[in-house]
Amino acid sequence: MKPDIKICGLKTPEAIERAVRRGASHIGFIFFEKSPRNIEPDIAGALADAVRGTVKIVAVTVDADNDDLDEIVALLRPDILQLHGSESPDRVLTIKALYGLPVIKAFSVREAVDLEKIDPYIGIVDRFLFDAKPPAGSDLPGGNGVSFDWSVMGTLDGGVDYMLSGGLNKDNIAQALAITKAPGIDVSSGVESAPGVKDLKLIDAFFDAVAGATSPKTVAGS
Ligand SMILES: O=C(O)c1ccccc1N[C@@H]1O[C@H](COP(=O)(O)O)[C@@H](O)[C@H]1O
Repeated sequence: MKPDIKICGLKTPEAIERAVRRGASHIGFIFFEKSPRNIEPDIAGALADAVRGTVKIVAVTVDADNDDLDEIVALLRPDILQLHGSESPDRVLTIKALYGLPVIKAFSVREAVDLEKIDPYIGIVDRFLFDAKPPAGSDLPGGNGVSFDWSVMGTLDGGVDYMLSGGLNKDNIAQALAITKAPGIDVSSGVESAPGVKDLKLIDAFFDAVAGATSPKTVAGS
């Protein structure tokens, strides 16, 4: 089955148009100053207006305070908040009460035991997102273009809804889906020609690779 596909870190109308035309279910805007994908909320809001209602608009934040969230929610009008920091279950509950929006909570994963950290969030968040742990010295909690050992996902309870992320690209997405059967996938660096620069050909190639990995196979002679 085709997974939900989120293209994250978008900054241009061209990349947004291509992602949506190729079938993205979600598009993400990054609100984190240290990121090469950081965008101002008013600019993100204007870009999102072109596709609003045709794709889920996701605001990605990292331990944002209420003032920042107020501005992002007012100007972007996202459908979903992705919390990519170390937000506690209580903080997630507060954010959900304040804004009335679904929350995707990101967790960094290296080994199976890391997946146990989701337990206090079950029933609180709407979806999980599993990303690789940042490399040593990285300024970014996500968007590092590195993968984790996808076989650990086999230890996750089958009822948990999640997006797989971290270093996905046109060359590894088929294997990632074969191993995890992830219900959603999220890519940023893997569709870029340089940090923060989306590449339309790589976006196309990513969607082609997902289609190749998820289309029903015809059996010779049938
Ligand atoms: O992309 C960023 O710069 C970023 C910054 C801060 C928090 C999250 C960020 N991106 C998220 O990281 C993952 C994986 O990205 P990649 O494909 O490995 O580059 C994805 O969930 C983005 O939403």
